Amino acid sequence: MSGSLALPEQSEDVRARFARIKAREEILQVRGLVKRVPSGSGERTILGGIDLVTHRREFLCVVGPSGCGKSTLIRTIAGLEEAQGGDILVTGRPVHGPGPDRAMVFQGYTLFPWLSVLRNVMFGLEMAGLPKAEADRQARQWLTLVGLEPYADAYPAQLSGGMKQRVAIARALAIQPRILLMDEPFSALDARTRARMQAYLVDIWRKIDVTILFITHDLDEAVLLADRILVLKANPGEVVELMEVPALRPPGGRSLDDPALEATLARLESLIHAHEQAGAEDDEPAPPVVKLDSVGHGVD
Ligand SMILES: Nc1ncnc2c1ncn2[C@@H]1O[C@H](COP(=O)(O)OP(=O)(O)OP(=O)(O)O)[C@@H](O)[C@H]1O
Repeated sequence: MSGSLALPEQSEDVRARFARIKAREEILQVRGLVKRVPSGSGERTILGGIDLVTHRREFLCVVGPSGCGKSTLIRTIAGLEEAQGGDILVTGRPVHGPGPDRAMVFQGYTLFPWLSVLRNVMFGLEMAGLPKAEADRQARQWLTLVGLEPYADAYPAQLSGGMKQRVAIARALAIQPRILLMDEPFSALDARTRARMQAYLVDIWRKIDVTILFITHDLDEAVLLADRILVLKANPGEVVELMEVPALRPPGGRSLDDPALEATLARLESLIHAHEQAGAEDDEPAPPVVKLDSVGHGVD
């Protein structure tokens, strides 16, 4: 990419890991995805032909400037919005609406406040036709996985923000989706809780067979979590780059002090900045800033 900082060369171990990922089954195929919405008397293109393939048990983050279509992309993959062009296939089957092969976790807490934690997790299982006793057993297993089995009888209002999101993750995973779609799931949490949730999520993901698509505004979060990072630009939303994060996952989790992650972050910032600049040139010019006579020179 012209003008953008390069990523460091991948180590043997990292290369081998990506080779293993790519040898796995393709779980999600997005081909030429186009999303248009009515705008004034015409139409506006939100997604201008997105191509993407993710492999089984991959962790993919999606980043890009505000309004580049991240949520639209993930909602269309979830089957909550229709596309105007292109195809989405999950394990080879075309997506024409929501299905149990995909589950979603949103930023806001979407638990049913009138149901206990256990009943929230049981909900999807019962909807899928499981007898109550079996739904109860499985829901408890998922709560154990997210460390919240002791809170099975609590109600959402009694839980902290991080705990609510853990229940939301347990509820989403309980139906055993092939893909977990996460739209800024931790952005309402404070920094410490967020860091803990990132660690939890990686831990859970390693234990089960699920592919994760995770939208975030936070580039630090993306480099700490992802195998690959899909970088989008806005107007229309298009793929700038699908970046392989050149780092493994050490037992204690990744650290932003890792030079490979520092370089990844620098490249992400430069790519996003370059496209924001390009987008800004199309916008109206900013009004000139008038300097007040009473203000002296130098702000530093
Ligand atoms: N149904 C719709 N009708 C009109 N405009 C829409 C519709 N859905 C999305 N948009 C517009 O499409 C653009 C992309 O929206 P989207 O929420 O997908 O972006 P995003 O990258 O997730 O943004 P953010 O990071 O701010 O959450 C925005 O300008 C939004 O206003």
